[in-house]
Amino acid sequence: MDEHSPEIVPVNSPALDPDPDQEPQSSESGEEGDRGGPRPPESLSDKLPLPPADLNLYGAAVALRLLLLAAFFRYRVAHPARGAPWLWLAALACELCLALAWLLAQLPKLSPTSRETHLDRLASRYDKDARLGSVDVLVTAAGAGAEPPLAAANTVLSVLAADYPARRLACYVSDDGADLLLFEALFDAAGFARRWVPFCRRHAVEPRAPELYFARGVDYLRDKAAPSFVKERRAMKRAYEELKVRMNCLAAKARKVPEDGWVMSDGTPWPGNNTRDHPAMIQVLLGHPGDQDAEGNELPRLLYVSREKKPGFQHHTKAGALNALLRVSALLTNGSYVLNLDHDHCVANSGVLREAMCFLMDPESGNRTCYVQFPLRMGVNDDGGETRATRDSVFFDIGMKCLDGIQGPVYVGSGCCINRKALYGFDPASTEDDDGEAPVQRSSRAGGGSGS
Ligand SMILES: O=c1ccn([C@@H]2O[C@H](COP(=O)(O)OP(=O)(O)O[C@H]3O[C@H](CO)[C@@H](O)[C@H](O)[C@H]3O)[C@@H](O)[C@H]2O)c(=O)[nH]1
Ligand SMILES: [Mn+2]
Repeated sequence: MDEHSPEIVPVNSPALDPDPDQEPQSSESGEEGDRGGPRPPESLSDKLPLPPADLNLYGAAVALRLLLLAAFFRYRVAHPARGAPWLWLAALACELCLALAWLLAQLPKLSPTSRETHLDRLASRYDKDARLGSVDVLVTAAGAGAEPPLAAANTVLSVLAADYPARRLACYVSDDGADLLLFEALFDAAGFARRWVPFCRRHAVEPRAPELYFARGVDYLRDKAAPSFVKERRAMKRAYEELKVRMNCLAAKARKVPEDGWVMSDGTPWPGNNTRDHPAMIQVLLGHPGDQDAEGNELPRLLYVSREKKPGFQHHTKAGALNALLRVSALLTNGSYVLNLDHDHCVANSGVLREAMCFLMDPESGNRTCYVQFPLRMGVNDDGGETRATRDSVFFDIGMKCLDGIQGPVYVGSGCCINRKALYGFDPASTEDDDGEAPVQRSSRAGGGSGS
């Protein structure tokens, strides 16, 4: 960034900087406290009580094992192996270690935690959408040579169509393959988003990744679909099929790399022709002033980023890409929260960002919440039922929920909405956030954020 970079001032995240003047006007929270003062704000999420019967049997099994363990150690100590004292001592030490490890593993399991969110309270506390925190979604891709560009396009479309205010949402795609094919695929997807996003919003379709949505099919008769919806869905499906055909054509073309490397549509050589040695590229695909969807509404921003590569440097694959995206997003939109996704991890539930905000922007616990994650689950149906039991179910439904009951679950690598302040360890610097011109538009106009 150059001297045109936006001025840096302290961030003003609504959750981190609660303003007493802006307490919710919700009637639910209008009661008075014991001393006549205002009642503390309502929590945006609750722990769901676990039926005691669910844990009693497990508790009884733990108690029985403890008794057996105590009896076992009593026997061990009372019957030392006189002929081999060191062997006996080593066996006892090992058994004690195992017993301690088992005991420690039982502690979190006594408080598994499920939670529910209150989206209505979130809406009333933050004036519907006006004061929701801004989110930067970071998508990592390794280039179309390694991964089908259609997967990244679907992920991006599901992010752009998420149920979140457009001016508070930005999507950054990192391309570690510096691949013109992926860039063109995303450019095409950005054009498709102008129709896809309003279609999803108007008809509240789920999921909002077109590949998943159209694969699901609709029973128009059973669902009593309106004729206008049927017509629009058909047109949308046709447009998506055309997008797929165009992407397949691009992929076929990309198989034969020209001798002098790729050339962009304006005649300049593609800067990423040497994938191991190229400058950083940042291109704003959506977010230029006046960028709107087909109905004239604002669209979330979409940016293509390919970090600088130099031979001899360790680039740390996905981790390095995420660090680069974190820095780029800090300069352009500086969302208070970041959500990281793999190139093929679509947003399956369009309300996911609001769900995350119920924890991250909670007036009481938000400041103590570092991240909220939505791990990818294999073999799980839309309704939460499982098509096949996997080892995942033990990890997610038992291990993670139990850890949530103590200090919180471990980070599982993607689908994680993180408080930027928690990542930095201090308040991130901010451009202006709430009103006025969007930072990315300023940057791109200043020549710093746009152009490859
Ligand atoms: O140089 C690289 C290589 C990979 N990626 C991206 O990193 C992500 C994960 O890589 P992938 O090859 O798909 O690994 P998987 O084994 O499928 O991913 C699982 O395992 C990874 C850790 O090994 C986790 O980070 C992922 O979230 C998890 O889905 C993908 O989006 C890639 O596009 C990059 O950005 N740069
Ligand atoms: Mn993968």
